[in-house]
Amino acid sequence: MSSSQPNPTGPLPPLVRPVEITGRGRSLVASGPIKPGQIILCDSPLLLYPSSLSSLPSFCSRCFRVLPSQPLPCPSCHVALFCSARCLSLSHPPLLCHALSRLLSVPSSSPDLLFLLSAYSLPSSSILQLLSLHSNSPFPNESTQILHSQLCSLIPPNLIPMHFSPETTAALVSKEKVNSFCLMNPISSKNGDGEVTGVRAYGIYLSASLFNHDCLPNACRFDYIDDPNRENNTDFTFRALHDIAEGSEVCISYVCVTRGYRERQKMLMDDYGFKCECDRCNIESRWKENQGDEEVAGDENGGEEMEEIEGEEDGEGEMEMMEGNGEEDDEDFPHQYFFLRYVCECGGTLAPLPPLHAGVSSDMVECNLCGTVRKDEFGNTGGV
Ligand SMILES: C[S@@+](CC[C@H](N)C(=O)[O-])C[C@H]1O[C@@H](n2cnc3c(N)ncnc32)[C@H](O)[C@@H]1O
Repeated sequence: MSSSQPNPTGPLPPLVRPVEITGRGRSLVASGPIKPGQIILCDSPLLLYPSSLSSLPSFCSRCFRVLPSQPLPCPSCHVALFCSARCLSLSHPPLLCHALSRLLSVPSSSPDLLFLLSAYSLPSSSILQLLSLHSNSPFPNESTQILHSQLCSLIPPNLIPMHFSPETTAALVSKEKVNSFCLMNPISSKNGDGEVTGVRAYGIYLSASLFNHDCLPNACRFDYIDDPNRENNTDFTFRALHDIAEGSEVCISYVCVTRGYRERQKMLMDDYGFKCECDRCNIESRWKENQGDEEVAGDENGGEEMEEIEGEEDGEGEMEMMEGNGEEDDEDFPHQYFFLRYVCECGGTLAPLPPLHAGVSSDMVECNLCGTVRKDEFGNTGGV
C-alpha cells in the first residue's frame, strides 16, 4: 500500500482516506477505528438517470420517487414527468429534454443512450470529474461509435456540449460500466417475499465509487429513495457492519453476497474486469465443486454496473450451505458467521444502526434491502 493520494473526486469525510493499493487501484482505508454502524460516508449523486425509457412514466425524472396519480409533465418534451413543481423547476436540462422526445422514435434504443444524454447534460467540470473515475478500455469501439452517431442524431446542433466526441462517448461508457450504482425499487412491505422488483434508476456517486469490492464486505450502502421525509432521497449512506481497525480497507460488495463463488467471479470479471482474490474466494476456490474449468472469461458486453450491490436477488450457493444442503463442513465455511449475522432472509445486508452516543454501538440492525429494523441477536461485540 502506498501513501495517501489526493482525491480527485472531492473531499472525503474524515473516517476514510484514499490510498493506492497495488492491483486494486484507489482504495478507501479507515483513518482511525470505525465502530459498528458508524456512518463512513454520505454521498450525493453527480448524476442520476432512468434505467429505461419504459420507467419514465412511473418515476419522477428528478428525484425518482414513484409518481403521484397526477404528475407534472415537462411542458416542452412531455416525456419527462415530475412529482412536484419543485422537481420540475429544479432540473431538466435542455439537451436531455430535446433528445427525449426524439429518443422515443429510436427503435430499441440502448439504455446507454439515457446515460450519455444525461452525462453530456452535465456542466463541463462535472463531465471532467466523471472522466476522472476508474475504467477499463475507455477507447472507441464499434458499439460506442454507433452510440455516438445515435447521439449526433438526437442532439440539436445548438446544444452540442463542450466535450462531445467519439472519444469522450467511449470514455463515458467505460466509466459508467464500473462506477454506476443501481437505485432499486425497495421491496414492498406488502409483498415481503424477498422479491426485488427491479432497477429504478442508476447513479454515479463520485466518492462512493472509490470503494473496492470484497465478497465479505465490512460496509454496506443504504438508500431511502421513497422516504417522504428526506429532501435528498437519492443520497447514499455507507455504514460499517462491525469494528474496522485503523488502516484497514473499507469495502462493499459489488454483487449479492449470497451468490456462489463461480457466479461472483464471473460477474466481477465480466462487469468490473478483475479476478477477486478475497479471503472468501480463496477458500471457496478450493471447494470441490469449484475445481476444474472456470468460466471467468471477460465479456466486453456483460453485466450492468454495480447493479447487485447489497443484494438485488436471492442467490443460492451460500444460502444452501447455511441450510445444510452443501457438502462442505464448518471448517470449509469459516464465513458462516458472516451469513448468520449480517445477511438478512431477503438477501440484503444487515448493519447496526448508527451508534447512539460516541463509543456506544446500537443493538439494533437494519437491512439495506427490505428495510427491516430488529434487535441484533448477536449483540454488538465487534468484528467477524
Ligand atoms: C468502482 S471502482 C473502485 C475504485 C478503483 N479502485 C479506482 O481506482 O478508482 C471499481 C474498480 O476497482 C477495482 N477493484 C475493485 N475491487 C477490487 C478487488 N477486490 N480486487 C482488485 N481490483 C478491484 C477494479 O478495477 C474495478 O473495476
